Amino acid sequence: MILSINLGGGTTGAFLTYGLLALTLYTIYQLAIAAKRNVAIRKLGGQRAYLISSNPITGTRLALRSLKHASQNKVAEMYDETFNSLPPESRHAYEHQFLPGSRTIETREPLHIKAILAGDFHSFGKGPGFHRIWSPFLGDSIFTTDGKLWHNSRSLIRPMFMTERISDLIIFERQIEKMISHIPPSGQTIDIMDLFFRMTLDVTTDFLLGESANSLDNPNSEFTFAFNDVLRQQIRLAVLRIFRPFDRLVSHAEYYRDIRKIEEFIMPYIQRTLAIPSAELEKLTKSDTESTFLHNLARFTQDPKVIRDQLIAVLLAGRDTTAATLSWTFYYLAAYPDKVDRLRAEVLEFVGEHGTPTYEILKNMKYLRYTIQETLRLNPAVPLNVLTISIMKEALADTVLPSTPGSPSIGVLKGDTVCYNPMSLHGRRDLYPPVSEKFADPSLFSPERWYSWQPRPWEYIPFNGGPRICPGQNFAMTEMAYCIVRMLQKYGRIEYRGDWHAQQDKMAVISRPALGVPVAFYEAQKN
Ligand code: HEM
Repeated sequence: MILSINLGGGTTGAFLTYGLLALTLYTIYQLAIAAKRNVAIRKLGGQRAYLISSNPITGTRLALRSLKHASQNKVAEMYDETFNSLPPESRHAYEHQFLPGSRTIETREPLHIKAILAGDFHSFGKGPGFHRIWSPFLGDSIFTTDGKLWHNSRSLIRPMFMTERISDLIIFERQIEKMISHIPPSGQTIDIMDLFFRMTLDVTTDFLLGESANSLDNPNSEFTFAFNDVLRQQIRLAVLRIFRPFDRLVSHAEYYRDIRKIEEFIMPYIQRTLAIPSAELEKLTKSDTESTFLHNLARFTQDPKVIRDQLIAVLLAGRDTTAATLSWTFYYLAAYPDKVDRLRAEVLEFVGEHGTPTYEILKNMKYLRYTIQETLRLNPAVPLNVLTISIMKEALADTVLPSTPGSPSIGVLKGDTVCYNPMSLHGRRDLYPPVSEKFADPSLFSPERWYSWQPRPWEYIPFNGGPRICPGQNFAMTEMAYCIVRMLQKYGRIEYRGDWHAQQDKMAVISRPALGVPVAFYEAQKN
């Protein structure tokens, strides 16, 4: 008994000694990495940004704080609090790290964003980590790739968004009219956000495949469910990857089931299109009425996997962003009856009560455009963005984020993560003119401000900027404008049916109203 206790004590002692030694060596190794990285940053002529966490203890505290704020739909508030607590010389950028080799820089500085997205574009990309996490769902599409692969996708997709193609509004008419037919009679409550998400799914599938998913009539189809669920699963798994390799212990079954269901829906369209003889396909793509995004893709590639990846990427890009922006627009309009009146007056002036909006008419409706722009200023649909230094580029180099008045340039090393934050950028009060009769407080919804104000370049970026600017911008603006016009032709009053002030911003890749948008519409008096 005594022998066994001694032996046990000896083993424990040795274990502790070796453990302590390993920890010391590991700490020395990490400090050496940190010192080497600091030298590399200085060599670049840059400095580090203000460091808010530098080790596993403060890093874990920060991660828990982020998770807590995310669960309370208070991510925007958390960022604002953090930025506003920085010292004056580093007010708009900071960094945090778990270990010295895993540095993340967060910025809301226009000059940094300009460098990341345009001036120093080739030094930044989505990176292999992003590709690894998202590729089961989005494959090697425009969203998950950099360099040549990304460039090929971009060239493939861009022609589909030419003005001539978008100016045919037949798809919007078809799906938006159907959506309006689902709105209950005057005075009855509806969550209009739910209808917007179904409508944009139907518009985007109609545009891509020539046939809609019909989620407006059948919201519970397997495809609709899978498409609604897959992003939730994707985010869950992306968060769990923080704990890799243990993330493998968590089931991925639902994620892969969702992907399978989406593919079961999309692949038959692809196979049918690939079976069309090339001469016939060529003829089809010239037709104004029958040509689809899919037909055009098939002219350039016969690889079903390439087509599958691009279709799913555009579907994801085009659906939630537009639905969320429409939801926020009606959330704001429901609180401002005078703005609804002004918007409706413009609708009646340009389109009339029964007229059909055309592309040119929509382009000329200023208050309508300002209403959408103002919504995207307050609630950019993609509120946060992440780019890592690309390791796919030959011109790969460590780089700097440029200095700004009063703040030094920030050295960025290969493998660092840089997050730029449109939500916090748009919230920077110092970038706006003083409040006046023409310029309401920046925290308020005021489309009127746009009559006498234009944001400076890189201070307003809801659609991103530079070579990776959203190719669907014109499509989205036209779709949203069409939808608002059609709704205000019919309805003259919108009443919010919830606690308007209790609304929160749910940020899960896309920012959407966390509590839905419960409203009642009232038909306008017929003239
Ligand atoms: C209000 C609506 C929309 C907003 C605010 C928006 C915003 C954005 C933003 C911020 C990005 C950059 C994302 C990133 O780099 O990770 C982006 C990329 C993209 N968007 Fe949009 N988008 C909207 C609608 C659409 C629509 C309707 C489509 C297509 C039907 C579309 C297609 C794309 C594609 C394909 C990309 C990837 C571009 C690239 O990486 O080169 N978007 N969008």
